[in-house]
Amino acid sequence: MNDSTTAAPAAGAEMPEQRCGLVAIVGRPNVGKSTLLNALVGQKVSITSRKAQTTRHRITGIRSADAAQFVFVDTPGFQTRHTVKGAGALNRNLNKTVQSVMGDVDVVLFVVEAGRFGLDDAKVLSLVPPGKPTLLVANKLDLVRRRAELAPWLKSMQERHPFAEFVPLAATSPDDVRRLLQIVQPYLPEQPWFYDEEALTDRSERFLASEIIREKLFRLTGDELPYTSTVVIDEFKEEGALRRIAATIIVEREAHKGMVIGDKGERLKRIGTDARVELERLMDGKVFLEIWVKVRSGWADDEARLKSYGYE
Ligand SMILES: Nc1nc2c(ncn2[C@@H]2O[C@H](COP(=O)(O)OP(=O)(O)OP(=O)(O)O)[C@@H](O)[C@H]2O)c(=O)[nH]1
Repeated sequence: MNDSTTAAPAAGAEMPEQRCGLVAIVGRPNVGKSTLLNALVGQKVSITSRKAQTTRHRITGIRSADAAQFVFVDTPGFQTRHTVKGAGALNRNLNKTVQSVMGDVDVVLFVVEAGRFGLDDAKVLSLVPPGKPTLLVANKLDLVRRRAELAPWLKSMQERHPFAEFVPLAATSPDDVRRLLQIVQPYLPEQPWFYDEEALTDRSERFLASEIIREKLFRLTGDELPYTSTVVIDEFKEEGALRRIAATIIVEREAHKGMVIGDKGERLKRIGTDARVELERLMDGKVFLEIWVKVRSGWADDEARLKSYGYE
């Protein structure tokens, strides 16, 4: 506390201490991380600029409630249903990134399906740095028929890892999600907020553009397309209210290129249209979007190239 503060609150006035901290949500695919993140943030992430605090992390969402600000950070590799197979350097880099993200956050939410703990869950848990406050979030509680059977399972989880808290819940229940925020709150350090109250995420528009195109790409190609396909933004220009964006989808094989382009170019057209519509909504202005598809084999094994695509 600074003694020279002139505008100190009147003696005896209750000033709630401000808390703010970084939270990582990790877990194997399909346990409900995205559902939980969206529920915790309260609405779909949108674009705002950062007020203070430089962070090297990508922020996926911010929730400011009562006296606390929860800053959720991205842990690449756990955000997608596309598992990394046969992508040597990409895999190694993701593991390194995930570990370094978890090393920096104040608290980790380790999400599993209530009553279940498999090898794939164990792999994720093994990446959590020792000593890091970690909460076990046992999600999809609504699907558990016999709640009584959960008690021995929770006990076994207690033996597996020194979890700070055990929170069985359904990410789909707003009451549960509110309770989770209350449980997480004391794990955030007492410090001023990093962001304006209205801020939802600080990801740059350029980065969001690549994420949205990527999302449409994977959504519209289903499971056919390997995870090693990526999106690079070649140009991002603001001309008044218009954004001019040129992007390249990079695939590993000629056959993948065909998948992306589709019959008579239909699929690529759809990816472009869907991405443009969402970007226009997010950026609140017109978007001119051009997408190319390129084959670059073996890129996922090329460390130098990975760096140039922003994976470090
Ligand atoms: N019944 C029930 N279903 C849930 C709950 N939370 C998530 N789901 C469902 O579980 C599925 C996976 O949820 P996601 O949020 O996409 O899971 P994720 O962990 O982000 O998945 P990846 O993107 O593959 O890592 C979806 O069909 C959700 O609707 C829950 O509390 N109860």
